[in-house]
Amino acid sequence: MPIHVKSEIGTLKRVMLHRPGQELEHLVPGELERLLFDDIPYLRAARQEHDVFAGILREQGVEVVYLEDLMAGTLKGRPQLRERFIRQFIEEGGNIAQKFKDQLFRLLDGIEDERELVQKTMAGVRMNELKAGGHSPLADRVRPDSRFILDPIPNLYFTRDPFASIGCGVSLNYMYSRTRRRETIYGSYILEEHPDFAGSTPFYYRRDYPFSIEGGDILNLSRRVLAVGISQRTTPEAIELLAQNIFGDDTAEIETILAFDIPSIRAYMHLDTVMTQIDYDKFTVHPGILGSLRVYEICRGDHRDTLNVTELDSSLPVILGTHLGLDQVTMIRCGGKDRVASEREQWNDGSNTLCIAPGKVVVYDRNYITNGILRENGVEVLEMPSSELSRGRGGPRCMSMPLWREDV
Ligand SMILES: NC(=[NH2+])NCCC[C@H](N)C(=O)O
Repeated sequence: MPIHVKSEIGTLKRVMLHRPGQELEHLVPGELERLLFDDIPYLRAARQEHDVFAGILREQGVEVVYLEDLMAGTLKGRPQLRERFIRQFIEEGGNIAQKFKDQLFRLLDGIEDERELVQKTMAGVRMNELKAGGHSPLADRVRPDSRFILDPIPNLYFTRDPFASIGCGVSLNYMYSRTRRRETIYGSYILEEHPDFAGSTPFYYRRDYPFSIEGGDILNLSRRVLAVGISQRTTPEAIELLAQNIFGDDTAEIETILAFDIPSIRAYMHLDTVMTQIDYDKFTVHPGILGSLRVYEICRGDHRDTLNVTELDSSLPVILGTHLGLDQVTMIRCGGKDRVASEREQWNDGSNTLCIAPGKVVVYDRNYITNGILRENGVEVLEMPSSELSRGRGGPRCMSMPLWREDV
C-alpha cells in the first residue's frame, strides 16, 4: 500500500512537498487577493527556507518526495498520457487559455524534459511567450505582455490541500477557489497513473464532485476517528459524500467522523489553521474558536448510504478525549493568554504544527511565544525559518502531505 496514515502523530516516514518555483515570481500586486496571497514572497529566500524544512525532515528520518518529481515520473516514457495531461491542463486553464489553446499546446509540448514541463504548467504562461500575435488585437493593446494566458498556481507549496491521505485511501479534493482547482490535476495523475500508486489507492472523494473540500480540514485523529472542519473551504455536503464513501469501503477502519463547524473567515480558513494534534493527548488551538465551536458526530446509518448525525454538547477537550479514549486532553493556546500575541501568531500559523512523532513538531520560528509554551508543555519543537513562506498563509502542516506514518 503506498498510503498509510492512521493518525496525526505517528512517526512520519514519507511525505510529499513542493519546492516553491517560478509560480511565486508570477504574483503581481493586483492579483494577490484572487490568488490567495497577502504579499509576494522573495523566491530565493522562500526556497532556502523550504530547503531547511526538507532538511529537518530528512534529519529526522523522513523520506521527502517532491510533487514535481512524482508528476514527472508519472509522465515519463508515456507520450499519450503526456498529451492528455497537457490538453486537460489547458482545457481547465480558463477562457483565455481556450482562445490560445493550439499555441499553448505547442509551447508546452515543445518542452521535452518532463520535470520542466510540469514546472512550466505550475509557473503559468505569459502573453509574450507565445509567438502568436494578431488574435486579440484590442486586448493586446489594453493589457500587453504582463497578461497571463495560463495563470500561475502559487499555492502549490501547500501540498496538504489538493488531496489528503485518509487511512490507506485519499480524498482527491474539489477546491473552493478557482485559482486552486488545477492543483488537483497533478494529484489525479499521480494517484491514478504513477506506478507506485495506480490501482491500489481507494478514493473517498473525487475532484469532479460538486462540493468543495480541502485537505487542511481533514485530520486523522485515530484509525477509527476522522475529524473534518466545516469551514470557508469545506462544505457540509462534501463531508456527507466523504462519509458515505468511507463507510461504504469495507477496508476502511473509520467508524466515526467528527465535523467541527469553525467560523467561515480567511484567518481561520481550514481546521488545521486553528487546531493541530501534537502528542497523544495534546493539541494546539486558537482560543478564538473555543467559545462558539459546534461539533457533530457522524456514524453509519441503519441503511446503506444513510448517515446518523448527532450534535455533541460537551467541550472540545472532552469530545477529543472521549473519541481518543483518554481521560484528559491538554489544549495549548496559540499565543498564550496575550490576545495580541495570539492573534498575531495565529495569523502566522502558530497553531499549524507538523507533528512528526508523538510530542515532536516542526513549527515556524517566528511564533516564539507559542513555541515557548509548547516547550514548557514538554513538546520537542524543531523550528524552521519563516519570513517568506508565511506570506502565503500556511505553516508546516499545510506545506506537507504525509504519505506514510507508523501506527501509534
Ligand atoms: N491547510 C492550510 N491551512 N493551507 C493553507 C493554504 C493557504 C493558501 N494561501 C490558501 O489560501 O489556500
